Amino acid sequence: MDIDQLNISYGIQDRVSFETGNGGFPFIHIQNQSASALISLYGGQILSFKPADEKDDMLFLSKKAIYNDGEAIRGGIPVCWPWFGPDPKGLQRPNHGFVRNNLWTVTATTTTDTETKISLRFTENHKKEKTWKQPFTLTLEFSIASTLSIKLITENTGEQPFSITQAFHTYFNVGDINRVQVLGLEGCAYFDKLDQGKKKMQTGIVMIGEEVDRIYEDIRNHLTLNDPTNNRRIEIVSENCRTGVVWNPWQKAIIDLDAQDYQRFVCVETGNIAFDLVQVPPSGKNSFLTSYKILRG
Ligand SMILES: O=P(O)(O)OC[C@H]1O[C@H](O)[C@H](O)[C@@H](O)[C@@H]1O
Repeated sequence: MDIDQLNISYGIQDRVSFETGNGGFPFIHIQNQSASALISLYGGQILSFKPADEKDDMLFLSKKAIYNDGEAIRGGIPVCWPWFGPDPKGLQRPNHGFVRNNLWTVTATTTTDTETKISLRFTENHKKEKTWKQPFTLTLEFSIASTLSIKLITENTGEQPFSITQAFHTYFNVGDINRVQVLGLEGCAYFDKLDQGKKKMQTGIVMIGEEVDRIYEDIRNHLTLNDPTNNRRIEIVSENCRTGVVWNPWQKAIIDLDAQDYQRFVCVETGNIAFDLVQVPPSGKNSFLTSYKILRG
């Protein structure tokens, strides 16, 4: 993608600019009076979001993240689509689908002084033969303001129905994992991926003192991530997301994470996952949305 052309077509003075980022991938820098952000066109992935009055980024991005065609960037908000987790057909296709591992295109940028909107698109032409036979168009809409919000719209442009799972795989930057609390999942059933997928019940608030990998069913549309070390909490509000995931790998070795990184992030993911399959009829649409707002204290 030609950076000069992207700047001519979609750059907005003092607000939106394109540059060649890590791995040679096009990055979008966004800056307005409310917040700043960085989005990679590879993966359609927001890598940084910082409200103007915040010292620390809301998002964790690994210093060891790999920026290579075909691999996923560790951090920010990867988009998992059209499946979450391993290839449901066992065809060795990538974990969490193929849109976090491919380039998206820009379709629109608009701004006011306090809110910038970016729209990206992904169509079925990308490496179609290896991935997915059904024609589709995906649209990803970012709103960068004091609140970050992201909407993913799936359109079935073919003549056969298809079903998907999907998620925003959000990596939150936290001060100390041992003090983090996730509120709003109390009373929800979850599948414990670390205990052969056994179904369990969340009795109190979620705290993390060991490896955690859970898929929560029938979540409420409002979760809170408490981060007392950074003296802040993040309100996570979603629409059309019936499933949530809480993941922290603890001390498990992961090639693109530093040994101590598990102390500095937690993934709280929202979408439609596992048994929460979404059917998209021919010419039909599905969309889900999540927004994130940092509150002090
Ligand atoms: O390493 P990745 O493919 O990005 O997956 C990272 C993690 O994503 C989700 O949170 C899953 O529930 C985990 O089982 C998985 O380990």
